[in-house]
Amino acid sequence: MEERSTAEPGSGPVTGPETGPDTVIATRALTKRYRGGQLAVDGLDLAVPAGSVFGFLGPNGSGKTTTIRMLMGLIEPTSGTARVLGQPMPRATRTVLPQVGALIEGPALYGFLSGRDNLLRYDSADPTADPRTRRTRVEVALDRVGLTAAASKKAKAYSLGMKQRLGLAAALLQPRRLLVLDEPTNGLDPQGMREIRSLVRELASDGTTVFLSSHLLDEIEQVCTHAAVMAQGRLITQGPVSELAAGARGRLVVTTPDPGDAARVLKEQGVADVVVTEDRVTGEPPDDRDLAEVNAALVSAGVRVRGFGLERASLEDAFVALTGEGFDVAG
Ligand SMILES: Nc1ncnc2c1ncn2[C@@H]1O[C@H](COP(=O)(O)OP(=O)(O)OP(=O)(O)O)[C@@H](O)[C@H]1O
Repeated sequence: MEERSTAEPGSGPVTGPETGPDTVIATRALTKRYRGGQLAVDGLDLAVPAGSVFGFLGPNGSGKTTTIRMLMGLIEPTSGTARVLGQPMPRATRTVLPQVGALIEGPALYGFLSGRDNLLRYDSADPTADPRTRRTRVEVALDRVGLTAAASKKAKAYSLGMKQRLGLAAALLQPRRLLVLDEPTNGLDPQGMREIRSLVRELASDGTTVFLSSHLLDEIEQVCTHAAVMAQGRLITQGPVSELAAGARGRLVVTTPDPGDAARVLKEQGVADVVVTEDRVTGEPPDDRDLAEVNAALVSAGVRVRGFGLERASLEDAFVALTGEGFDVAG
């Protein structure tokens, strides 16, 4: 099926890369080949609009961390360019990074210090931070991530979720135009994931652009306004999450007390990948047939149809349609 063929890099069905004052991150043909020869990022054109919660989605090893490292000026690209907050990276690292809060590969914390003392230490390491307002800044940051009650506990006694929240608090000590979070919910239990996700939504609601990487499709659907999908170092597509999902066709869903007969008729009508679960029969709608005809065929074959419709496509459907592969959700 031609829908399942791999798209050219950067030629997703939605919007192409744009640059301008409203683009917080913009890359052009950004490429990284590691010394061992591994092509980790291949010709990436990324455009992250200001004010978005931008999900950078891809299975493990697809090049997300490598891209983030280049964006933050931690490693040099092999070729191509990256602009963050309008400035070229890594050249402008020193002016850009103070405006960016980053949480990459888990926060570096001192376990023997309390959560509060860790933040005081972070703040004092920042030469631009006024020592007279340090305590207030730290208390506000603790409050923001919901750690005030646990602020005196040693960080080593924190759960992983609390450590991530403390890392976020450190990133929030100064007002930021951009937050970059690399797999912020990785390793967390469902409760910890919920906490971080709602925190991200809250942070975004005051206008901060959030760029977060994840290998979890449902996380991106729940939290992000925009997304870019990576596979094997290449950009598969990018754009508003609602449009990405809409780019894929939804599945046909028939509810019936006669699922066996319904499945047979649907196959005859050209419906592919027919799956029966109790009284629900689903499948890929045929390209060359009006769905009204498919419904009529069911009815005239004596199938009692209780429900007939298209289920909204998910980002996962879009990913499968674009790459021809299933998305390894467990990562
Ligand atoms: N320092 C390095 N030297 C050589 N190869 C590397 C290095 N770092 C990463 N790679 C390789 O580059 C590719 C992309 O890795 P990267 O860590 O960017 O992916 P990722 O999408 O962030 O995945 P993960 O979520 O597992 O970190 C992988 O094949 C990886 O093995």
